[in-house]
Amino acid sequence: MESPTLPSPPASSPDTSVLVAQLTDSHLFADADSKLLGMNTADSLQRVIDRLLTEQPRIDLMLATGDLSQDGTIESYQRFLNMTARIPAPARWLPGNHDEYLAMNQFSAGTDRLKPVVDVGGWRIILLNTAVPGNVYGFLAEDQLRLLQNALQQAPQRPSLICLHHHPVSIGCAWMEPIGLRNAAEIFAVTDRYPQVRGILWGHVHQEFDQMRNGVRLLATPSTCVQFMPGSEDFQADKEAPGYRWLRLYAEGRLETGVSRVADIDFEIDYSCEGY
Ligand SMILES: Nc1ncnc2c1ncn2[C@@H]1O[C@@H]2COP(=O)(O)O[C@H]2[C@H]1O
Repeated sequence: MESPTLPSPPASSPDTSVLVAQLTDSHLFADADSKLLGMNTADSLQRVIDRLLTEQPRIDLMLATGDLSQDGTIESYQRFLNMTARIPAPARWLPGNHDEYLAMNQFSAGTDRLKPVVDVGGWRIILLNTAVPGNVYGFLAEDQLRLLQNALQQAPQRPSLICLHHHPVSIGCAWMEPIGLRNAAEIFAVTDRYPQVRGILWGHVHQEFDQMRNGVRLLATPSTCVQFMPGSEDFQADKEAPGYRWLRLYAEGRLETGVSRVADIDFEIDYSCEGY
């Protein structure tokens, strides 16, 4: 007997999302044995990358949001590149206050690594330089604000994520108030005019932060090395573990995100540590 014709299975919906991984504030040195507040920063970055690769079967883009280096040396950028080469995805870097932009730029010549706009899946990612040479605080120069405005104006149909190093809002640590983005009102004056902006993402604060402002997700991420204590009045390190942030970006504009920290790192915070 002839078997009945089976109905064809429903077409599976295409995967319209991309996975972005953020690594921030790795503070690498020319010397692989150097420590920050008692933590070997190359070792902790290695463990964070191990975890990232275990947890994320597909990564579409890796973002490094500043302070890749503690000493601004070419050797430290080479180390960051060598270590992150295990991540099978294109990468974009932006500078933080500890980075030497000229060294980063020279090191990245001929690559797309420092290009400030990248489209991935249905999204547009815009990376801004908030570093002010010789200072810990951040500021968005006129050219960066113009770049932001143009990148948003040119792709109104693309949900957008803006990345920078310095925090544009208070994160609740009094000692970090003066070292954030000094002209944050100017970035919000732009983003408030473009409804496709879905997120603003930064580093610098070495702790997790997740709030909404005018429909925009404001996100900060733990460092891949030592952490700072949330809610602290004065400088205070935290014993929380290093980590990374993943962001799943859906073409229709939805953003899912979370932080993952390494589980097996043991260290003593050493405030006498050189360089900090
Ligand atoms: N013991 C300390 N007291 C006050 N500030 C510090 C101390 N150690 C480091 N910092 C600063 O705190 C900043 C936090 O962000 P950065 O890692 O960019 O750079 C850090 C240093 O400039």
